[in-house]
Formats: sequence, C-alpha cells, structure tokens
Amino acid sequence: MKKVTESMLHEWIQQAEPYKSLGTVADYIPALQKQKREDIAVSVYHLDNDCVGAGNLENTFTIQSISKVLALALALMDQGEDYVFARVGMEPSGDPFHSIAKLERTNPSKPLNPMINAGALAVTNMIMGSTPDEKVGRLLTLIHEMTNDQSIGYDEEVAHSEFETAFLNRSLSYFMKQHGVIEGSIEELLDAYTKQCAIEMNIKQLARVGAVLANEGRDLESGRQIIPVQLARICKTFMVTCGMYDASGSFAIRVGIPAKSGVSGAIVGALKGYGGIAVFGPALDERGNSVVGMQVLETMASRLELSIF
Ligand SMILES: NC(=O)CC[C@H](N)C(=O)O
Repeated sequence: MKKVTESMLHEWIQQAEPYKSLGTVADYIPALQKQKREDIAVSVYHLDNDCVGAGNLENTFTIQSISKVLALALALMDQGEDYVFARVGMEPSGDPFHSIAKLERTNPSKPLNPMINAGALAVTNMIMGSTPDEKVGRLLTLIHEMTNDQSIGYDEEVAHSEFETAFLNRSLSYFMKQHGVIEGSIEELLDAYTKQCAIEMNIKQLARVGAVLANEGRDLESGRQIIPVQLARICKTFMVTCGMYDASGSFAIRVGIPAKSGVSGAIVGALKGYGGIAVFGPALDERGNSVVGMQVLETMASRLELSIF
C-alpha cells in the first residue's frame, strides 16, 4: 500500500472544505457546542514512525467514544477475556450509541457490545482502580505509552459538562446495576466515564493511537508490546463491526478501515501493516459521524485502495 504524503492530505482536506457547513455540532454535552466547524484536520501515522498531517494540527479535541476502544483494551488486560465477555457481548446492535431499547429485550440482560454506551459503561466499571481518578489515571498511562507523550490529560470543563447532564447514561447504569451487570457507585462510574470521554488530544496524537493498534499493540519505535496482540485484535474487530455506530455496515463498504468515531467529530482508523489514521471535523451527520472526516476517509481509502476487504 502506498504511503500518504502531506501534499495528498492537503489536497483531500481542501476538497472536503465545502462539507464543513453541513451537519450539526453536538450540543447534548453543552461544552461541545464551543467546537468550531472550521477546525478540520487529518493525520496519518505510518508504522515506520513517519507522520504527516494537514488542516488545523494545533487544535485539540476530546476523544469521546474513541475512549471506549482504549478502555476495553485496559479492562481486558486487567480482567481477562472471560470475565469481560461474561458482562458485555460481542454483537453489533444496529441502534444509536445511547439506545436503552435492547438492554431490556436481551436475556440475560447484558449490553450487546462495548462500543455502545451501555457496554462502555460496563467496561469502565471493570477497569481496576479504587477511585474514579485512579481508573482514569491508569487509562491515561496506557495512552501516554501508546502516544509516547506524557502531556495528554482530560478537559475538565467537558468532563464536568457531561457529568452534569448525563441522565441517559445514569439510567443505563442503574438498569445494569439492577441486573447485576455492573456494581458499585453509579456516580463514581459516571465520574470516571465522563473524564475518560473528555481525554484531550491533537490529531497527530490520535493518529499514533491508531498506529499502535495497527501495529498489533506494539510501540512504533521500540517494538515493545503495549497491548497484547490478541487484545489489540479484539479492539480492531469491534471497530469494524460497531465502531461507526449504526453506520458501521455502510462504512465498511465505503471505506473498509477498522475505525472508531466520537461525538466530538474525531475518528481514528487502524490499518494493519500500514498505520493509524485520524480525522477531525466537529459537524456530524445524522448517524453521529463527522461529515468532513467521512469525506476525507472515503477519498483516502479509494485513492490508495486501503480497504481491508
Ligand atoms: N458517541 C459518543 O462519542 C458518545 C460519548 C459521550 N461521552 C456519551 O456518552 O454520550
């Protein structure tokens, strides 16, 4: 597969510019409304450690649902596959990420997969740590290892804004507590979950996260195994089947790269043997995926024939 050059990225992001005015910036988390439509960016981190980018490379954003992939990796490392998958399923839901509907209809009542909110809340509940801050601190340590950057933290304003308004996520959590899927304090769980979603990065840092997953969980420079191969594989498989919400099927056909989307407008892709890809554009389409991001990924995948299928 051909490497991406900076001039290619400039061209593609320019072509996607007109799409900035389409879609809507998420506002159900009040602090996310402050994001600017103009702040679009793309970056590719090749496995040989060569990183290219275009657009607003300085802008930082919260990773939101992308954190679900990393929290899953950590919970799997903490508790093992059997423990985790006794409490969360492996099947796509076909419903929006915050849907509560299938929780009631499945028996035994466990969330269908770790990429929808119900599943992600159950996963965060399984991360080791005696306080929410300890759990989030451990997740940040994993991210520091993946990005080789200790400076990454979370945006307190966004975390607080979501914590104050996360009524639906509280409902999902209480429902699962009733059914024994999760345990402990729901307020503490929401504290950890909203901080995890508010982890803040720039586009190149996010591309490097994708690159480590693409590199079977190994550090790009030292080759050190940060996430076991089998667990990195599980994460990427969920990215294919459930990473783009209820648009995962059409995304697999149109782009064909394991990817995870977040409501901030960020998307991370992990392409085995190639590298990590990150796109950002805060305006979302009706399924909740970045309009500009989808446009850039589609162009990139078709020009360079990146589909894994
Ligand atoms: N799709 C998303 O990115 C959702 C994440 C967000 N923090 C939520 O739980 O609502």
